[in-house]
Amino acid sequence: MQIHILSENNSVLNHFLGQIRNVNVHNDSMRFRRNIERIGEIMAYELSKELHYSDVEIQTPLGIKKTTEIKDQLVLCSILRAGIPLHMGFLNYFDSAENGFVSAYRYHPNNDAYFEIKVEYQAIADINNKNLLLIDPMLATGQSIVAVFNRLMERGTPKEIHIAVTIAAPEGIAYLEKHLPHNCHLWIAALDEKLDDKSYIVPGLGDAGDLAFGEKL
Ligand SMILES: O=P(O)(O)OC[C@H]1O[C@H](OP(=O)(O)OP(=O)(O)O)[C@H](O)[C@@H]1O
Ligand SMILES: O=c1cc[nH]c(=O)[nH]1
Ligand SMILES: [Mg+2]
Repeated sequence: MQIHILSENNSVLNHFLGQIRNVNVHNDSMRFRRNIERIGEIMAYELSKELHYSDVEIQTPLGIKKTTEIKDQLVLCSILRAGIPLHMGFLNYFDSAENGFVSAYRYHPNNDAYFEIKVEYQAIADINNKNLLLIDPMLATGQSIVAVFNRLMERGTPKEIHIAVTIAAPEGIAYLEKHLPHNCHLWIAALDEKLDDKSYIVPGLGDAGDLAFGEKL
């Protein structure tokens, strides 16, 4: 798996990452959603450098300019519900991409720390021979991404696979390396230290879905 970590150099990305982690900003869910969306826009720009391009000629009012445009057909697929703002950031830049949405949640059958991932709702474009971008803000244990990926593979075979996450734990990266094809790209805005005993990322940011959309019952 080719891993790209985007926050290793100083940039405005680190400013947005700081705000989504900051407990003093967590009462502003609109800012949280917009910051995740802005991170998605930056990630889309960085990922666009790995895509394939065709030569084109653009007619301007004064002449013709030779340039390039993205040749790949993209399908953006995010994991509900926390994936929605990150998905919108990618879609702001890859505006002609097709889309998919899959729900996944942690089901705790014994009311303890053990959980299984339940994948239920899915609405996805055809992914055959296209570039699949699987989008989720948090890569904790990696089980949600792998469960959704396996479900997607029942529906077709993409040409390229890109996984895009905002914050990743080393445990989740190791899980993806074990369970996903070797030729995947993994795009990470920030790499954190570890998981806690409830499989939350430390220092992380808390519960991304709750911060974006409010607590669940
Ligand atoms: O790597 P994992 O251990 O699988 O955990 C990561 C998952 O947890 C979050 O979703 P959550 O289950 O909180 O659902 P939500 O979006 O409805 O809040 C996140 O968006 C990932 O999908
Ligand atoms: O740290 C984590 C782990 C899973 N899901 C989250 O929203 N946060
Ligand atoms: Mg959540």
